[in-house]
Amino acid sequence: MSEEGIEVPRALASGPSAFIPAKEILIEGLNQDVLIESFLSLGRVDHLTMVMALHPSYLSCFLRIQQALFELDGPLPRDWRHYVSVMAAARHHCSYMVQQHSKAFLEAGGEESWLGGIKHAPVKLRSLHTLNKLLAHRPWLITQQHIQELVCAGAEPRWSLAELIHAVILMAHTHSLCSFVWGCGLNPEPDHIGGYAFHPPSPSHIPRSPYSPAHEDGRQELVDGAVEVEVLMKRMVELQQQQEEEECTQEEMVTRFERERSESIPTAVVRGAPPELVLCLVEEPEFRYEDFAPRGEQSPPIMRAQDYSWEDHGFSLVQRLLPDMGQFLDEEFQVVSNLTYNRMAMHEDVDTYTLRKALWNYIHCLYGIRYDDYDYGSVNVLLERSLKVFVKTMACHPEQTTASTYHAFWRHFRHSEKVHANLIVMGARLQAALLYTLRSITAYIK
Ligand SMILES: CC(C)C[C@H](N)C(=O)O
Repeated sequence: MSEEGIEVPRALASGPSAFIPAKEILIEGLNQDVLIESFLSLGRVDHLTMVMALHPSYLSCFLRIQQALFELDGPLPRDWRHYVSVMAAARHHCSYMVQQHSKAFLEAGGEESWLGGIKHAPVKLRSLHTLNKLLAHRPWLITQQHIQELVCAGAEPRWSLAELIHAVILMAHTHSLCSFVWGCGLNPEPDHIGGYAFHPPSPSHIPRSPYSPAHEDGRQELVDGAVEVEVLMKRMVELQQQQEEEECTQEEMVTRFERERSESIPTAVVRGAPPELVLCLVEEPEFRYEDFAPRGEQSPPIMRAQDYSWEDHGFSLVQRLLPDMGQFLDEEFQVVSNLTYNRMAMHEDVDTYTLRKALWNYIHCLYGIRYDDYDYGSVNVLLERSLKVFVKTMACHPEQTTASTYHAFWRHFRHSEKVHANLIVMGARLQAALLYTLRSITAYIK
């Protein structure tokens, strides 16, 4: 075609992820029936799906939830559902998700002008702005007042509770997926803006072959890495033993929680402005996650997991307002929490429960959720600083994740294990945001 004067676009990316070598994804992930399932439902296998395929049991549950949110019958029209996700993805400057949902929005018959700026969308959709902003960055600030403004009889235009819960789940689901997209360094799809070029890239623009862990490093690093993993495993065993032996006071437990919550973990990397196609869809772009101040200085209140939990409260509320959706979410939380291959880097037959639990609880801690019966001292013992930097960046400022934050932690673990950690961050973050909103809805209904 180029001979005929038609320019042929060429894909720029060298695989699904800028962080994970393509061959690892292809070898470990692609030989799965679930990809056939995904191809049949989406008509293609996108980068997100390819990376998730490293964990097939999660992927199949994810595909079910996507289908329930975007395709099955529900209170919101299909084009609206994708637009809500576009608005949500824009909060995290995630042009990957913005473009995926923009395309689906148009395919569902959506009005093209809405994509040119949020001001072109109907007032009813725009009225989600505050909730979208709080859900993405500071869900602990959501109150029953926010719910009331959208659903009470005088509200104009008015959201029904079923519509609202659908929108809330769409937003929270998309925010947490943005964490995954950034955290795995997903490359743009070949048809995305930024994903192709009309001229072959000059050598300086060819993405450098992604850093490969252990194997290419010096021997000494390999040895150090092996020691690191062993130290971590030893700590896991010791912690389990200690917990059986000693009980510390409630006060000490609270202090340990506060220490984790307010520890200074630098996550703010200054990035270039997001592309215009994203920027025009965000209002108040400067509103972000804010670190909790050390104890005493006006830190926002803690949510005690005992007072409002997914199992005892959230699940049944969602089931009541949007039948089946509670079930799908519950399945997702269970799959993520129980996922294990009993493996730690080069070691097999390891019980990794304490480590996975520490990750989950650390993310909830960053979102102000405290479990009375959990000793946050474990978080400090098990999560090395570079891992905390990665997790906190991904959970709270996903758009600031860089290749070096990704490569710095767990240097001797497999990429699929790092992706597993990403799944935990994504699940925990989703649950935290939902819990705050559901609690406000419960308060409103009462
Ligand atoms: C997140 C990882 C440390 C999980 C570990 N590879 C497991 O199989 O449980």
